[in-house]
Amino acid sequence: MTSHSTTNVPPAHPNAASNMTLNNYRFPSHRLRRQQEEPDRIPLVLVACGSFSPITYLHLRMFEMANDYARMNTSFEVVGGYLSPVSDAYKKAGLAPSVHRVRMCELAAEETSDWLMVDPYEAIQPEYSPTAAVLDHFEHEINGVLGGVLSADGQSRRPVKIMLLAGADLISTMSTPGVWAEKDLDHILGSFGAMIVERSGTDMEDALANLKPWEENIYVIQQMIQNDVSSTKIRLLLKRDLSITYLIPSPVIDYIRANRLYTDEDSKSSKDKQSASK
Ligand SMILES: Nc1ncnc2c1ncn2[C@@H]1O[C@H](COP(=O)(O)OP(=O)(O)OP(=O)(O)O)[C@@H](O)[C@H]1O
Ligand SMILES: NC(=O)c1ccc[n+]([C@@H]2O[C@H](COP(=O)(O)O)[C@@H](O)[C@H]2O)c1
Repeated sequence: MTSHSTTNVPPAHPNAASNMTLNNYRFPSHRLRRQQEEPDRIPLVLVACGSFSPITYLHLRMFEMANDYARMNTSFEVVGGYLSPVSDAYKKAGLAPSVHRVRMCELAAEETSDWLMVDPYEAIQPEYSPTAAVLDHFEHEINGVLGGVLSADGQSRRPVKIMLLAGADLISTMSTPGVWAEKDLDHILGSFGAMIVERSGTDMEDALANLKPWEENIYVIQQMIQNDVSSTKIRLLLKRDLSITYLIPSPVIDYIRANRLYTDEDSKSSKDKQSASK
């Protein structure tokens, strides 16, 4: 018994993020709000960097929680949200090829949200891009190329604040020696800032202990409804041939099944590919 057909995966639009390469890349801005609605707020774009192998409902929920948090507790107005899947060069265990991860993020964003976008820039690079460089890319595209957004009264253009959106486990790695360059930390947390969603298994106080110099730029978001889903657990369920329905968006489930991702054969073939390429 299955509640998902493997044949109803919609084809990607020719201009979709998942069809972009280094040769035809264009910064996606179709859902970026180009004019503010509220005059006294600072326009904000949220960028979540990660593996997204595969994307889960929690990855999507992070944006909703951050949007609520920004509206209720800060003077920011969220004008856009981007998922930035990491390049294959990251070589983390369980990382499906980037073309699939970008398409899964795109399906999730297009089918479940009216404001989230996927930027394939990082994913299509042959080299790994540190997160500081990814945020610089957003700064360049949104404030440099697009010139920020129009103010609510339409009389002036305003620069957009770019911020990293991440889970507490990611921020806790910032205190682990050797994982982040000191100058990158200062750039990310000093110049940009971060919204951090608490995650079970990570003590927020410990995670932030070494990040005191930047605490004014770090916004901590509590999950009112704890959701402990992770991509690792999804991959595990798939390997055991167990259902993942209601854990990740159904078009993503259809896509995984149609492309036979995260099966034992899939991991075997990627290991074979790795050893063949050595
Ligand atoms: N359940 C969760 N609660 C809070 N943050 C989360 C949760 N799942 C993912 N995140 C955050 O989403 C971002 C992208 O994470 P990533 O793609 O590495 O997901 P993951 O589920 O942690 O993956 P994996 O299980 O493969 O390590 C990270 O900042 C991570 O902290
Ligand atoms: N030095 C860095 O810029 C740095 C270090 C660790 C993780 N990251 C980023 O964090 C994200 C999540 O990484 P993990 O899936 O390993 O938790 C990825 O996008 C990765 O690029 C960046």
